Amino acid sequence: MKEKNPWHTPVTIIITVIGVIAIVALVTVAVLQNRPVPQKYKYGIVLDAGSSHTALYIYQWRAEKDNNTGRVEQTHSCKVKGKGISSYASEPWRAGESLTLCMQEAEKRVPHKRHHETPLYLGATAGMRLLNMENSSASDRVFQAVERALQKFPFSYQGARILSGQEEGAFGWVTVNYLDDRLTQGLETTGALDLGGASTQISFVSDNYDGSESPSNSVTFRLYGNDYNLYTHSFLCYGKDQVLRMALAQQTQSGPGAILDPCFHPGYMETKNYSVLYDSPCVSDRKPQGAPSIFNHTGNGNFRQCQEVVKRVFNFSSCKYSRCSFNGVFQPLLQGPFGAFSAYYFVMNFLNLTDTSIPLESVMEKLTRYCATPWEKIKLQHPNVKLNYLAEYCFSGTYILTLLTEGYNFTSESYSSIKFIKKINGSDAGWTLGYMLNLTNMIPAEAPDSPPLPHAGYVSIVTIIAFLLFVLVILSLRPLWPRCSKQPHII
Ligand SMILES: Nc1ccn([C@@H]2O[C@H](COP(=O)(O)OP(=O)(O)OP(=O)(O)O)[C@@H](O)[C@H]2O)c(=O)n1
Ligand SMILES: [Ca+2]
Repeated sequence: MKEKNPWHTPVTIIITVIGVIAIVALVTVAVLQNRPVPQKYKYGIVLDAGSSHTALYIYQWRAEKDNNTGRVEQTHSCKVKGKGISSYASEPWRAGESLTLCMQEAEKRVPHKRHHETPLYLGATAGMRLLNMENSSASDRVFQAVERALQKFPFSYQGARILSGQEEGAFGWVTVNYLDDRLTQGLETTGALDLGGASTQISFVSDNYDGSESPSNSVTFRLYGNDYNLYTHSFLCYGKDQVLRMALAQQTQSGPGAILDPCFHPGYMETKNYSVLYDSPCVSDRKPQGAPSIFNHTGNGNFRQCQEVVKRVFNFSSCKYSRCSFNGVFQPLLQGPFGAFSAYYFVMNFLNLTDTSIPLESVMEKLTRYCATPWEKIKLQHPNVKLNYLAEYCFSGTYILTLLTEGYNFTSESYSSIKFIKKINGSDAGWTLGYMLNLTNMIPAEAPDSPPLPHAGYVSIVTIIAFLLFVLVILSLRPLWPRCSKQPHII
């Protein structure tokens, strides 16, 4: 008689099948239960309505990392054609219209399914601050037009408003330190230097500053379990376009009709309009009475003299605090490192001076040679740069160096702790990211709990337990098995 294999008895077959099904079921449940949500992203859009131009930024982050350690990154940016929204004071509808192309681009870039849940913010800075000071109803009309335009898009519109100088400085600092991963790690922070067209901000943490000396310059944060006492100040009218107006206004005082300007290249000559020059609250009180309507603006390209002109836009005469930067504004001892972005970067990058390991003295020598270069030669060397930008780099470079050294008190040594940056890890440096992180509560005050085990860990543990259970069941059923075939048969 042929021997029967005991593994093929109906009981063992059933046990084996049940066991296999149990393992498959347990592992499937474990995988599905703990599986990370399939790469689903959330989005946020911020419009930076600056004095000289508006830019749109799209940010994205993984949905399951909301409110946690998930990295928010910039996926797209769009530069709005034309000038800043404050320049449309007399035809506000055009301010709204100007945003259309970039908004249409955002509609395409953010997945359709996410449109309705994507928050959209517009923050305006110094250009609108100045317009609001000068003519608040004109600034209201610009905001109404912008609001109407933005509400036409399918995003979750969260409002348009003017940021205070403090917010602008503090959110720029948050952005830089967030992108550098300094906040989660509790590392020494980086100060932030932002230079715009109409205002400039300086923000840093200084160990010997507790915020009591000048409370209006103090912002406190608790981020990821660490307390920060930030010093920040925004100088309205000290953006580079407004400083250029102030410098020109000062030079017209010596005699209307013509300016021989050391901040412009030799051979530069333009006829300019007084009413355009003085059309800003930063200079309007200096408008000479009975002056002709135009003046000749001629360059003679001399860095040292240009520095003297620029120095005169700062007031160093009084300081009621222990120490000041300029215009009687308190500033604690500088503590680096610093990241300098926006126009600091545009200008220093153009001048090939972003390398701060070059000693400050050599930087000044290079700028001296650049300013002295004839305008015709400069134009030939840079045929693709817009002429109005090109004409101003000698002035702008001189202003940047003077602001840093005479204004903020950077020395030859501390100058090397500044990094001129545009992007950090793929996202632009600027206040927009910090603004969005704050409004979407994406930076927790306390350090988030990390999960006890990663996903793969859960799956392995459940698989091992299921396998052990299966072996246990098999072994416990052993007594029911038919006798082993190797035993001698007694017939
Ligand atoms: N390639 C470029 C781009 C811009 N600029 C100059 O940089 C300044 C604008 O800097 P930005 O940071 O864009 O200023 P806004 O945000 O528009 O101004 P604010 O922050 O003061 O509102 C302007 O003077 C502009 O002429 C430049 O010199 N080179
Ligand atoms: Ca700006």
